[in-house]
Amino acid sequence: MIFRQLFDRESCTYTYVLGCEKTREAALIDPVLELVERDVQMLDELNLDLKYAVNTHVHADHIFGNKAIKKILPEVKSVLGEEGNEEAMADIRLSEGDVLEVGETIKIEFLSTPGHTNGCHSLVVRDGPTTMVFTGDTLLVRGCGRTDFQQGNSKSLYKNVHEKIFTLPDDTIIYPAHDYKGRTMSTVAEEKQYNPRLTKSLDEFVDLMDNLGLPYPAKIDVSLPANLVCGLHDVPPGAK
Ligand SMILES: N[C@@H](CCC(=O)N[C@@H](CSS)C(=O)NCC(=O)O)C(=O)O
Ligand SMILES: [Fe+2]
Repeated sequence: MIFRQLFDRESCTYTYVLGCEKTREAALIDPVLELVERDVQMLDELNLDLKYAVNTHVHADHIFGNKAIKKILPEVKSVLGEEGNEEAMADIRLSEGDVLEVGETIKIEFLSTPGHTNGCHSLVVRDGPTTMVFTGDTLLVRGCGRTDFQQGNSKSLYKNVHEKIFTLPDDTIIYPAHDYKGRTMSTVAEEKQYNPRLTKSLDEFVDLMDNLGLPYPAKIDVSLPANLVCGLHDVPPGAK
């Protein structure tokens, strides 16, 4: 698989390029509005034909890049998980267990992992002997997504991480949607051993999540309405 991990310095978001070596078809995971030109240039330089812009959840801290990508590449389809996202707009919505095929070699399996938001999904990709999981904000490196808005629920997050992510093979590579300390990836084994939140008991975890005391993301008021219509992707050109 052709793979790139790209970073947004402002929101500390990772965008991922997944490309099929055989057909050159590709998907982007979690593109950011302000960095769409960078992403499209990267795809062009890698001779990849973008088919899908896949979002792990309705992000609260930045606007999806979907609309801007579709302006440049109108055939691209936006993709969002179905469960918990009934009010959000996307071209394709996939449910727990559904698989998005990209070219001939990439299969992206959707897992419904609500908790950070009620619509969070994690994406499992198997590449030969390697399993990778794109966890969005469900599981971060040595952390996890907050649960204090967008119908967040710390008990659900804990259950989903333990039952759906920690049950993947220990050497599964974890690729998060954000990191605020410069870390790029982890593994299931590492997080099972060292995650300071998810190694706690459920009661301790709930108490910790209830008392994080984080300020709301600076762009939440613009990001949520825009992302509920998938980054305003189908608004006619010129309209806002
Ligand atoms: N300061 C940032 C927002 C930081 C933040 O709240 N991050 C979220 C993921 S984006 S919804 C989160 O879940 N953080 C968990 C944590 O423990 O930090 C901004 O203003 O955008
Ligand atoms: Fe988020």
